[in-house]
Amino acid sequence: MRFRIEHELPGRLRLRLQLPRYPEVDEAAVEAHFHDIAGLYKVSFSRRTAGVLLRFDGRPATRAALLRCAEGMGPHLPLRPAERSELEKKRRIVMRAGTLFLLRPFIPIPLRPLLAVYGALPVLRRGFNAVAARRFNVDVLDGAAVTAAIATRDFLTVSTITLLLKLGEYLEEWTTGQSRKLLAEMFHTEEEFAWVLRNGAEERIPASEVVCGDTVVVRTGGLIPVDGKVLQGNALVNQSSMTGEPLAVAKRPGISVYAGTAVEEGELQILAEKVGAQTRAARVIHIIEEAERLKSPTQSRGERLADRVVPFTFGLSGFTYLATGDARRAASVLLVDYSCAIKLATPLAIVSSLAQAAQRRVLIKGGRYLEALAEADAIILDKTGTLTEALPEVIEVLPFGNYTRDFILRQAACVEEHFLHPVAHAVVQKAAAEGLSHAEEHAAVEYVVAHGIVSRLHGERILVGSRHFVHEDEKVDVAPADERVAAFAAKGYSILYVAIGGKLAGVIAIHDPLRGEAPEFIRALPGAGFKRVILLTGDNEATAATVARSLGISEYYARAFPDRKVEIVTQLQQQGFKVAMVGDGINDSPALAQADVGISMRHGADIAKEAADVVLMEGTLHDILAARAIARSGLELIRRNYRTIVGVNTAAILLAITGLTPPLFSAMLHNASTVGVAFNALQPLRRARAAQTPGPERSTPR
Ligand SMILES: Nc1ncnc2c1ncn2[C@@H]1O[C@H](COP(=O)(O)OP(=O)(O)OP(=O)(O)O)[C@@H](O)[C@H]1O
Ligand SMILES: [Zn+2]
Repeated sequence: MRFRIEHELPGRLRLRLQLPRYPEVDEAAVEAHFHDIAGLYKVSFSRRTAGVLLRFDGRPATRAALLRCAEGMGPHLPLRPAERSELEKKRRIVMRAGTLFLLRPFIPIPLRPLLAVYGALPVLRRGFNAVAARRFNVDVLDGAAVTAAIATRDFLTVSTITLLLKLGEYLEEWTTGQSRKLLAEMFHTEEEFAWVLRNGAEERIPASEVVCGDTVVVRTGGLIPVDGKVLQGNALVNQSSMTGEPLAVAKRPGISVYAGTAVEEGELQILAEKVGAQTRAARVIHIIEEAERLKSPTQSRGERLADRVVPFTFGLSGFTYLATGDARRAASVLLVDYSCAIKLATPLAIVSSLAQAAQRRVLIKGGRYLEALAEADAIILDKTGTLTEALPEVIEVLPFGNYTRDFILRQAACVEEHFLHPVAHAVVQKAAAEGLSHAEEHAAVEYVVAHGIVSRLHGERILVGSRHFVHEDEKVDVAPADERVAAFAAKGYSILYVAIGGKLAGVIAIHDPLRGEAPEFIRALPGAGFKRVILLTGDNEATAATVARSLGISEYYARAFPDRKVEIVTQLQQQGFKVAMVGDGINDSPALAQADVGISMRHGADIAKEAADVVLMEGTLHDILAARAIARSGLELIRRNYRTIVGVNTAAILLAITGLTPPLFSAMLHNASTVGVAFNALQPLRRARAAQTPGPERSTPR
């Protein structure tokens, strides 16, 4: 857990935990974490500030132990048991304020000011707190406006402002909740698998069936399904989804690993300590929080602008007062403000666009990527698994030397079975279809990304991989196969070489058909605003050329290793393009991360989904264009909202300065326009819900 020391006196430490979102965290559990430390007198954790206050005996050793303890806290803190939801609370508040407002005419006149002021107390308190913290924001403005209204004894205005503000808050909570629900639902239909060691053998089981105490095996490209400790092995683990830190962390026995992080390289055996729902809930929450945190540039600009407008409004109000000596006019100006509308409407538009995309089974990991997706003008497409079916097929297995065909297929399947590469899948499927399961346990298997696989068989090295890997890197003579391979390549097949003990032992020809929708998708790209369309593949030149030609793509790069893929993305970016990269493999994940927006396919390797900013949950390419359309209309909506807000409020300010409109009118106009644009911002969400309602609940078993 990352934290900082906020304040320190002898025997007293105040830490600030860097939690993604505080209110959900269980206070008692956090405090219990420190309980066993000798020398600690008292610990208290505040959910609201994420602060931990520690009182202890003041000894340096105790202090060090406390800090170590804070450090050792996992990023998944236990969540508190569900309370009455925030939404329900807000709803009650609005209902109460609304009822009071409606009953107003029946309330005895002397009581009205009291009730109005009482209702406005939270607004005043927030404004006061903001001033105390020297934050000059919309809370201050709201507070000042209410104060001004009270000062001019305009209590109807006080009640109106309060009611409208509360309604705005409720609306905000409601959308966030709705979008979260949609996003969370989507996660629950995604099945994940894990390899566990049981009775000395590895078994593939649904990740939800892993129990505490299981030993889970995760290899290159895999996602760690549990929280736990490393028992055996070494690996570089990408924890960016957890910590935001892009560099991979080295893990060795005894070190903790967390669910949802990905193994970049290596192999780990992990003792499962937290499994299933525990980690899953935390992960879903985390992903959704990330989505809210990763603001789009337009949104950030809007918010900065909104903040800068606040002092200006104040100035204008003061100026009006000085010029006219009319307090009502000044208050009237104060009551107009752009910032709440911008701050409310923009995130609503973004979150509801994310939800609309989620409803189409496209996961967009944040507003930033929504905007990048809308603005990309170059698109790079990986071949295997992206433009082609995720399920390629073995066409032929040719043995060389003294080996039999079945022996080669069985051995290749045996070393390939743990990897998610499409060719690996094809080989394993073929062996299974022919009943060639393997009896013996093989030695450790190593995946050389974008090359192939190395293992040992009866004391000899067995290699399965590309020509580059087997021939150029490992110096195996593959000439005996050349004639047959040339014939396969002409048909657009991909070739795997198998070598045992330094000698060519077999060749496997794999046909990887194009996705049915690929030609139509490629044709639609220029019309959708992509100026460059590039095919990028680790496969050989001949196969790449065949595919590019059949799709009408003129720009392609073959035999591109992961670094080269990143380079190509970077070059395009240097030429001023905004790059969208679509990929599915481990080999694509660095490029996915480098691109302005990385898009991963459903059947992709876990690490690719992890590195990507957009994940297609249903693997058809058309979803990319659908998501782009959603992104574009979402941003268009934001811009339209800006124009409305600026137009309406500027007019309102002018009217207020000239004294044509009383404060009540300003308050109504300003707040009504805020609620109006917020409602408008929810359009995408309403569309998503409308699309969802017909038919029974979605649970696409795939
Ligand atoms: N698991 C594997 N088993 C055997 N060979 C592999 C494996 N992974 C990769 N290779 C070999 O390395 C080559 C390059 O792999 P890489 O994953 O970079 O690209 P690719 O899947 O061919 O194409 P693309 O980049 O379009 O996804 C493959 O064509 C294949 O020959
Ligand atoms: Zn190499």
